[in-house]
Amino acid sequence: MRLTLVGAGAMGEALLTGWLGAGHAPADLAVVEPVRERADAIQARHGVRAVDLAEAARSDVVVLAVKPHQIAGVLGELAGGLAGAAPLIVSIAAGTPVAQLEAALPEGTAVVRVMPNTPALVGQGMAGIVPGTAASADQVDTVRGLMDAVGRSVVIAEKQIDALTALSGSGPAYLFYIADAMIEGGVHQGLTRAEATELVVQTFVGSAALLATGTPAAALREQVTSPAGTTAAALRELDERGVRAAFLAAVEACAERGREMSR
Ligand SMILES: NC(=O)C1=CN([C@@H]2O[C@H](COP(=O)(O)OP(=O)(O)OC[C@H]3O[C@@H](n4cnc5c(N)ncnc54)[C@H](O)[C@@H]3O)[C@@H](O)[C@H]2O)C=CC1
Ligand SMILES: O=C(O)[C@@H]1CCC=N1
Repeated sequence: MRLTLVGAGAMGEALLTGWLGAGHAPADLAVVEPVRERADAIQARHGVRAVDLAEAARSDVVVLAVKPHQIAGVLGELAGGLAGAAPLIVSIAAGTPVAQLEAALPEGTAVVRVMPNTPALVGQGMAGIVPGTAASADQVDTVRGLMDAVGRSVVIAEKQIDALTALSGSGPAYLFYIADAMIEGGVHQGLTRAEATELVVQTFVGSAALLATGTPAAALREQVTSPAGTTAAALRELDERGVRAAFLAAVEACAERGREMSR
């Protein structure tokens, strides 16, 4: 399968790295990236070819990983090159509905909308997949295969994608934000930054592994919280400072921004 990634930025490169790590051959992957230094760096790091959109149109799968406001321009240019070629078009752009993608492409073009996340870079991604109206079951399976190669995926209805974005799409940033703040807290307590970083990173890795056993998050939190102990003192601060409410509001704001971008 020949796949061309259009837009080799943060998320595009994370997917590319994940696919190469999962065994996709560099010869089967290409990128369209107009920023010359970026394209050169991608070629040097990953050994994949840089091509133009006309050549991308002759791939089996085209993954659009440009910013949402750049999608319309890319689709317009790509549509012109699609005569005689019918690649599967995958878009990872936030807030860009299937109907908008399909309207910009020749009728009957197979489109799949995906919301991935950056842990795909290390094979631990989480992706939501929304099949377009002309995408066959085999084409949806192809996209699932691509996303499962770099983590896990779920097929969802488009009405759920803003909620999914607010958890798994943007979620890594919330966790990095917490990690960064915890490291700062450790430095305030007299640890070196390196010591605090090692402690926090392994605590995230271990806690994620525990969560992945399926034990509910609330039960895991209770197991750490000894009566009248240290954790209870910390969690009381978080509650008093409205951190739980802040997370509810953050998830809501993220989903609402996705809905706003879709309009
Ligand atoms: N960063 C993330 O964690 C996630 C991003 N996304 C989506 O992925 C898309 C890309 O986001 P980022 O990677 O964060 O942005 P980015 O700005 O890092 O990457 C965009 C890339 O597209 C390139 N580009 C611009 N115009 C182009 C064109 N006409 N043809 C080809 N390439 C072009 C840019 O030079 C840049 O390298 C967005 O639509 C975003 O909503 C989705 C899920 C997660
Ligand atoms: O911040 C954004 O808009 C993109 C979409 C999900 C994660 N990053």
